[in-house]
Amino acid sequence: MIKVSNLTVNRGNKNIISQFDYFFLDGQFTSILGPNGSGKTTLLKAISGLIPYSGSVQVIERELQDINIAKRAEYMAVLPQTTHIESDLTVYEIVSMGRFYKKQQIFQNLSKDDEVIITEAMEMTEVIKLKQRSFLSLSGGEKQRVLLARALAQQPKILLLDEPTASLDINYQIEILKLLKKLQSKMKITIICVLHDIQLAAEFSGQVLLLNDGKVVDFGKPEQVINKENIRRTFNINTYVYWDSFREKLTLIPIDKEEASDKFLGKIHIIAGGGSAGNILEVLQHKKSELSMGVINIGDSDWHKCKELGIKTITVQPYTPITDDAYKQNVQQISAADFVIFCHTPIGNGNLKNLEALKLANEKGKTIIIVEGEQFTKRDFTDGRQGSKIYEELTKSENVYKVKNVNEMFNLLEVD
Ligand SMILES: Nc1ncnc2c1ncn2[C@@H]1O[C@H](COP(=O)(O)OP(=O)(O)OP(=O)(O)O)[C@@H](O)[C@H]1O
Repeated sequence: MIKVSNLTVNRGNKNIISQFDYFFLDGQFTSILGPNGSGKTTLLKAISGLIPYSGSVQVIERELQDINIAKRAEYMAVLPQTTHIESDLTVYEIVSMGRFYKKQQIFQNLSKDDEVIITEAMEMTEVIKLKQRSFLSLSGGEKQRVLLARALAQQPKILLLDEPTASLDINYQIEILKLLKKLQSKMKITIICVLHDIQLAAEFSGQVLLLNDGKVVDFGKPEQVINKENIRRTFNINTYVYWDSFREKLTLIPIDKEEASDKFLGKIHIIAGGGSAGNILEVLQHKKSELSMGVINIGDSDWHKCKELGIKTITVQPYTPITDDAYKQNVQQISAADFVIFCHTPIGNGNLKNLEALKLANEKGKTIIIVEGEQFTKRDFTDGRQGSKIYEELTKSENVYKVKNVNEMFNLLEVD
């Protein structure tokens, strides 16, 4: 555990961190989030023992300042935001440095075990193929991964990282965060990581610490800490924050002031079921629109959501097929709508009439947005061939737009 008590850090004449108290529990992955200049790097440097501070930082139940550098390196590896390596060393040599804290002389006395550890670190960060390249010739993202490999070669129990994804493309950002999560979950390494991407922090870390002006705004599990109010207090920005049930991820959409304008999106009819519309309803509720849903079974989770949000529904009783009357009402509602959103839900004989209503709407030239969801391929039409045939025809129509999730749908609505 890293126990930080009453930590105060001054830089120049300025107080950056004041009276910070926090326990970083063993084996947890904590992300530190906050606006530029909020003190994240300063906090991380203090916890790494790289800058002077007052108060206390205890690692392995000892005061950090009393632990000598070699001993610290046995426990702790640090990946700083910027590293000034000017010497023309190879990638292999840089990563090997992770083993030298135990040696008297660098580049000598590497054991077979050291070699194995170095190779593993290079493999984990996918820099093994760059092994003989000059570090200085690498791209920013490649350098970042090599430095992470060097930190891993230390085999630390605590890994402190300052924006490790900063110069990485989105694939490597995800790869590195996956790797960190694996190190935490499989090897029980304590990870403290400054990040800028709130969504990635929510996805990969177990704890989030929100910092503003050198003070803790909130900390805890991502789903508790990352909410509209905390994000506004910390970053001074309005957002939609919701759980995307298709992607099974906490999702955050920033709203700039222009976007929050009073533009009326129109009358929107939604066909959904089994929770496939949950977040869409919430997001659309923030916009000016007139929503309706049908045909939906009473008791379905989307029906509950509509009740909660006061959205008009066309219903049938639980576990009963769509009646002719409900079908007619649905067709009427669709005719009155400016466009229809179909949140893909398994189609069986009981709700095939919803697809037929969509088919009719399409024939009348109505705009239809199909939100397939990431899980679409796993879902099926259980009515035999008819549902999938209608669906296939629909997707060929020029009035039908297919999107994967609410974000894509939202972009589409904004464009339109
Ligand atoms: N050596 C220093 N001397 C004076 N001021 C400093 C020093 N180091 C940092 N600061 C100031 O402390 C504040 C916090 O800086 P810090 O780098 O910790 O912020 P940060 O949250 O990591 O920002 P960013 O997201 O931009 O990296 C900033 O206003 C910065 O200018």
